[in-house]
Amino acid sequence: MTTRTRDVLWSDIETIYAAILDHPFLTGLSDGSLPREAFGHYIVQDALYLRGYAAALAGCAARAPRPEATVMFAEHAAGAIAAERELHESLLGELGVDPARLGPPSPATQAYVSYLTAIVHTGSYAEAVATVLPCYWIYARVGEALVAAGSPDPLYQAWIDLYAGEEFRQIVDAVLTETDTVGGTASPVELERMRQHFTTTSRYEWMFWDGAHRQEIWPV
Ligand SMILES: Cc1ncc(C[n+]2csc(CCO)c2C)c(N)n1
Repeated sequence: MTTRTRDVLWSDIETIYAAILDHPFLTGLSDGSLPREAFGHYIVQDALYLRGYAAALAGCAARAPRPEATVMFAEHAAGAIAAERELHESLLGELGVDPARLGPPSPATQAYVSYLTAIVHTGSYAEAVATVLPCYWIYARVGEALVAAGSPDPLYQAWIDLYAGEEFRQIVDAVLTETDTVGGTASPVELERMRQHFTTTSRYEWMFWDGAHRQEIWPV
């Protein structure tokens, strides 16, 4: 049996994923000890991130060589914008943030979105798919890992439920199938690039939570 591309990619990030599950942002989400201010920072940055991520998915849709993949990524791009609007309407209000005053992207948000944008526009389609994949896959795995214990904080519980749900799992499965398809015909050089991008954006996922936990702003 040939190795699926998804398994090659995931084996590269086992230690990054372990560090994510161990991060005080996620352990705090789980046991309720995460300060609301840190969660608020995360939600504001996520609203900014989702705009950039949606544009990156639209880039994947435009570059996809098969119409089914164009439809899939275009639907997910629309879904990311819908999620951003929902964040604005529900959580930001609850956290006391005025959606008109989101402020600038933090260093982690800007770096992550810049990288997504660069690869989606300058890499191959297969590279673009590997670059956007951690956003889907790591969230699905985190949702799965956190849902059993749940959270005593209803706001944090709602966040966990969003990513642990069946609907989200199906979205992620479709992107994993696309990853195996494009990875299956990639040259060794292209596969190596896919692995590098996948690892890089997985690191950005860790940094995104870490930046929120520290409520990081620009130092100068
Ligand atoms: C930093 C950050 N990374 C991943 C997600 C999760 N996510 C956002 S859009 C999308 C796919 C299209 O619906 C997924 C999985 C997030 N919210 N914020």
